[in-house]
Amino acid sequence: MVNMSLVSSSEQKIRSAVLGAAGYSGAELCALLAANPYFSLDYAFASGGRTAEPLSQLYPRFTNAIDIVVEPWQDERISSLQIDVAFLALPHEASEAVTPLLLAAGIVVVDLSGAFRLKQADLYPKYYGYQHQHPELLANADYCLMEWLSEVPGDLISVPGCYPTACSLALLPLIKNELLAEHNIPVINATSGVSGAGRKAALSTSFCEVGLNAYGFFGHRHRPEIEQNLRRKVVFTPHLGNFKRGILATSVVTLKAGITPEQVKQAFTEAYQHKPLVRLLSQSPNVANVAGTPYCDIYWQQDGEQLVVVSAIDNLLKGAAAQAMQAANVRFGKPETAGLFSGVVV
Ligand SMILES: NC(=O)C1=CN([C@@H]2O[C@H](COP(=O)(O)OP(=O)(O)OC[C@H]3O[C@@H](n4cnc5c(N)ncnc54)[C@H](OP(=O)(O)O)[C@@H]3O)[C@@H](O)[C@H]2O)C=CC1
Ligand SMILES: CC(=O)N[C@@H](CCC(=O)OP(=O)(O)O)C(=O)O
Repeated sequence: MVNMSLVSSSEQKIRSAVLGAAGYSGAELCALLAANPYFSLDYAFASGGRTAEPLSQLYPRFTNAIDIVVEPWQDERISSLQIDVAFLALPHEASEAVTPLLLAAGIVVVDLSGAFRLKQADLYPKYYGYQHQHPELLANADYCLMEWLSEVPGDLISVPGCYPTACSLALLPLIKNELLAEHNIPVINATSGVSGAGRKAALSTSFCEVGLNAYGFFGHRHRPEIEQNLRRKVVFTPHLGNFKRGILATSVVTLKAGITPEQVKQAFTEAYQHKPLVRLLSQSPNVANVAGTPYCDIYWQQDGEQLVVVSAIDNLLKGAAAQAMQAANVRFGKPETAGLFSGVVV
């Protein structure tokens, strides 16, 4: 544990901008950056159609806590920005368009959208509904599922999707240890709170409409991302639940014959014993216990060859802003969890 008062006040801070700061994940990023002793939050932007407005007016919970004005974005601003890193909490196509401009200006990009997550450009029309305009950047993008990252990322960081974070963290220990039956197709059912759909108004996410429903059968854009991570086909069915934030993912797999509970436990323990943001629980996770935190909680139950793994995250934090902050901390050589616990590093 590092006492933040020990961080030298003369140390040069890493200057940052958040694009999409008026949205849910962008606002969370502003809060994390404001609490991070190594970073300064220098600019916050919304779409070009807005007028400038304090973040605390858009989100009153930041009153007297975060003092930044959210300005309308124009690409022309890039040449005047004095920043080291830009966090993009934008729609996928907007991220894809602005990223090459920021990289050309020497600015590190941490992208929260899906624009650079898939390595195969030909998957974008089917799963995202558009043709990728910068396929040459896909190979250079570092996909930062942080607990499984083996190298310091480069200048284009792609932050994993919320559902893929929850279920990849749950299943990778089993897959890396080759515990799954050879032809097993994991079946993943995951429920997200409504903030997963962003702040914009829509009938399907309005208060009186949301109950509990499945959607995106076989064609959700997170399916190829999960399959890319696990190197295995999956059946992934997302659900929308009537709570604000959090994802609960229940993954069902078949193990190879003879795999013991000790082998399963060892796989999870070895994967996460030195990873402070993954908690292996002895009871089933609850989104209420991770909402507002950067943790991923994991639990499993085995019955012979059948294994159920349950994982829970906050979609806006471990599933978006907190994982982006982790990645930026590592990219700039800072403690990985800086800023994630109200200014205390663990
Ligand atoms: N919500 C979630 O749980 C997660 C979201 N993500 C990803 O993060 C990104 C943002 O999601 P979320 O926070 O939910 O979205 P929101 O809809 O809440 O916010 C989007 C933000 O982007 C701004 N914006 C939209 N179009 C443009 C544009 N062309 N140029 C500049 N700014 C623009 C909006 O501005 P304005 O308000 O002015 O319209 C708004 O500030 C998405 O790519 C999403 O897939 C990733 C993981 C989880
Ligand atoms: C509840 C809800 O609508 N969730 C969104 C996923 C959240 C999100 O924004 O997706 P990324 O993690 O890819 O950025 C969806 O299903 O499209």
